[in-house]
Amino acid sequence: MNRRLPVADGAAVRRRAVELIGAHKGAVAAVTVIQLLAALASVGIPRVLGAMVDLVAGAAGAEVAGRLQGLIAVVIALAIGNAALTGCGEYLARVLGERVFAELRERLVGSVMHLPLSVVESAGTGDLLGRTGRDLESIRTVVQRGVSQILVIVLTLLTIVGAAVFTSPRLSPALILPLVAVMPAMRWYLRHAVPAYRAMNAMWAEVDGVVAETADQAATVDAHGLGRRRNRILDRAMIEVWSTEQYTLWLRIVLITALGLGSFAPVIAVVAWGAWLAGHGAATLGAITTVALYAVQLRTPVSEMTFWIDSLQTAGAAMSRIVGVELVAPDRQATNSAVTGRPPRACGVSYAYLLGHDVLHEVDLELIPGERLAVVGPSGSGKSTLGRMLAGIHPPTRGRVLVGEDTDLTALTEAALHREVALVTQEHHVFACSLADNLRLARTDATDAELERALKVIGAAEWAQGLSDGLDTLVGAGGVQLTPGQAQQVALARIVLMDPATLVLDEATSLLDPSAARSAERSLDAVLAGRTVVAIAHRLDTAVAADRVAVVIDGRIVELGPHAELLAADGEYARLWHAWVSD
Ligand SMILES: Nc1ncnc2c1ncn2[C@@H]1O[C@H](COP(=O)(O)OP(=O)(O)OP(=O)(O)O)[C@@H](O)[C@H]1O
Repeated sequence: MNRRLPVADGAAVRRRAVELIGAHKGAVAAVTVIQLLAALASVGIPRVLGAMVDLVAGAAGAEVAGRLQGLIAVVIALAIGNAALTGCGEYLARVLGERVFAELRERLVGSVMHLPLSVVESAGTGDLLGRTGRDLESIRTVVQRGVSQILVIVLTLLTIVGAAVFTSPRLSPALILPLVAVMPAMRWYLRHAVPAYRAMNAMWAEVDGVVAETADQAATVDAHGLGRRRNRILDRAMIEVWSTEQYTLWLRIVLITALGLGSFAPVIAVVAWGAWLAGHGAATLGAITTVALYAVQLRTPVSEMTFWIDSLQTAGAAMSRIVGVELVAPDRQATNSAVTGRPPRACGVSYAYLLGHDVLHEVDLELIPGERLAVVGPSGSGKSTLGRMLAGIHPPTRGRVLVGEDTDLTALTEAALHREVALVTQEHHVFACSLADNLRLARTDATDAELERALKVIGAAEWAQGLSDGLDTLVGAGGVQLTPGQAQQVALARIVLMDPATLVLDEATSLLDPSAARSAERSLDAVLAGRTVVAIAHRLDTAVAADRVAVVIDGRIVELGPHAELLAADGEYARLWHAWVSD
């Protein structure tokens, strides 16, 4: 089932934004002061130009020429001051933006890493990829450049309006009223934009999910001829994206038109109103020039505002999806760090991937320390799910998996859980980093000597020593490509480093070719020595070698005992065994 991750509401997004920016109060204050001084220098220029017009209109002669030169020098000084302050403010704002963005990204990665696995599985790849990719990217420009640009725009607008009122209270309404007139259109846009962008981002996440899933499962798609069907699913998602894109485009057009009018209208209004006032002797030529220049100066911030308001809405929608990841409740309260070294036991454990559809039904299972237990049963009967419960990957929906007297596996800290029980599967991802870092994923404080010992235990010391930089050799994408067998040995060396008392094996060697599988089994045997082992058995010869066999049918353990005993009992196990032998 696909349940999307939560989306934070406006209040939560604002709180997070204030928190992120509030952590840098000093830098924000410095940027504000510098940009305010730059805006004041900028509005000083029309004021001096107006004074020059009045000077020229009023008189002529050598004294006027001298005063004009003085005013020109002031204009030049203001222009240089404005440029220098703007550059300095921009630099500080960029540094601030980079810091805030890095913090936001780190926080998101932290939240993603702590998401319960069941939540990730049910949300699907697309939703998470969309939030960590496209959503984060659409916030990047706003955080890195937008915050300072918006600050500059707001300060410039306020300074210009203030300077216009100060220069001529009679003329300034012509500059202010057209701006007020576009407010309703802006409010309408703001009301509609965030939900529209949020829907659009979610639709893009759907597209990303279909593409990622199809690429991931390319072999299956190919084998079953599912290409056309996957294309149709993608087409349907793209049609939805197209219609949400069209709607947001329409919203943008309304905004651009309104703000376009808002940027032109003050210039026309100031000149027309100024001419009328001048005709009635109520305004000087210099004041009209100054306020008309202010109206022209307004055009840049107003048209830039169109871009940033739109980007803010996109970023707001993206931010609500990013903050939403933090709202996912943890599936466990890991507080207990005591290690018992005892095998886990399942007490009345039920599990449902989908609410109301249990795939395990009140399973009880007590492991005997040091035993090898094979779990067998038909495909889909719940063997892997039981294995994941016993390994503490998923908390049970009902019932408990305990170690020691009364400690839930899911109450253990990560380090303690790793010492109690670990799951070994067929997925052996080699991360793009050094061999040592790949191994230290299991235990960050392991010394080089301990890493070498772990490699030796699983029989990988020889090839590891042969690597050009030994443990420091880069492996995985962009580095030395390890064979599937070597990748498995790295995974097993991690288990040696974790040193869990119990191991749950689920198809640990099934993807390897027979010769690699034989060597992997030798490595595995070295890891299993001295531990309690639960082997999810897909081949029944595993069951023969085990101390006991648990037969799982429809989510219940229906038989439990040694191979010979169960065979003699002539029940479910005997039926499975005879079917397997005759294959
Ligand atoms: N992530 C999941 N989301 C929803 N249902 C799932 C998920 N994983 C497994 N199931 C369902 O739970 C049931 C038990 O699956 P499980 O993988 O535990 O069985 P299994 O006995 O290990 O099967 P196999 O031998 O084929 O691996 C099946 O009906 C399966 O379709």
